[in-house]
Amino acid sequence: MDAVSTAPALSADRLSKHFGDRVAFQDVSFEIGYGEVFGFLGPNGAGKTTTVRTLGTLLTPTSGTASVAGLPLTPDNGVEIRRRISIMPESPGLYLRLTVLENLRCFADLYQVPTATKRIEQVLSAVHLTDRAHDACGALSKGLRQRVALARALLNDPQVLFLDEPTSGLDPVAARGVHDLIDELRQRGVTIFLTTHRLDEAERLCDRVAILNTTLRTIGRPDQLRDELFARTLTVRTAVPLAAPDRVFGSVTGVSSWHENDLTTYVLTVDDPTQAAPAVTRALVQADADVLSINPSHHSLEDVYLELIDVPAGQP
Ligand SMILES: Nc1ncnc2c1ncn2[C@@H]1O[C@H](COP(=O)(O)OP(=O)(O)OP(=O)(O)O)[C@@H](O)[C@H]1O
Repeated sequence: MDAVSTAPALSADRLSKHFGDRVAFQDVSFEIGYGEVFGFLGPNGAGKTTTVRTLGTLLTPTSGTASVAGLPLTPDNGVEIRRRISIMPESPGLYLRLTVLENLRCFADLYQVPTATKRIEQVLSAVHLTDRAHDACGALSKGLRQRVALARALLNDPQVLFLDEPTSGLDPVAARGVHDLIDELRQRGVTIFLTTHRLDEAERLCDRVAILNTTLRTIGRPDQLRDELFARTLTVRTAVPLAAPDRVFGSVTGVSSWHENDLTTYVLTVDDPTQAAPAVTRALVQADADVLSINPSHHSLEDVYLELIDVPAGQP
């Protein structure tokens, strides 16, 4: 195996970027494997774009080290790193008067893409835009322009693709189209570093996520973060209040505690919901309870995010 395949696709070790007195991000460390889709989440001003620009060699870090596509992030490696990566910025930056094809030819020239005609065909097909190749970019919807931008980012066949807010401003249907394309890229083994405000997007697409708010607040699989942050619970709803809930729940193995949410809703803290649920059901039946539902808790990535990001009161 060569150095590229054994080293992580991306790594940062106590990486920081300051603009004068302003700290854009501080002491950020992570490792991302080849083929991983990694979500980078955080509120406005958290430092996401600056991190992408730093890892993409457009800004020099203030301190710390990193490696990108198997190469140490140093000024000497800038050209080679840029050959191996691509950044799709938040705004597509296309020439609106030129056609899709002309735009791609132009950028293929700029990036000195070998066998450009064939590669353009491939990237157009990858983003399902072959039949729109001769349309002026200015005549395309925002969603289609975003796909052209993705095609442009794929021209150099990057090992690592940075997508900065790829669905910003897109309607749900257009956003779904971009999500499907990201899924297809993942299946081809492209490593994707995705910054997003959209937690549903991260939850759907990403193997792991990091939550940044100048410093890194957490990193892990969405389900792992949920489990770490929130106790597992079962919510039991009954038609009428239980006469003696303590007696019903107190003796069930695997239920460590319980409380009432309202007169007919009981929240049970459990070790393992799939083992506890049948035992709880049996206890309720034995107690002759009129059960309406027994549900395991569901915490979304949004719950994790809100728990970790200090949102000032009154702000959405
Ligand atoms: N070129 C620059 N000069 C000075 N300060 C900058 C520069 N670029 C970014 N910053 C500052 O660095 C901080 C992080 O900005 P950044 O754009 O990386 O955040 P972000 O998480 O991408 O935000 P958003 O979600 O709003 O795009 C902000 O305080 C921003 O004002």
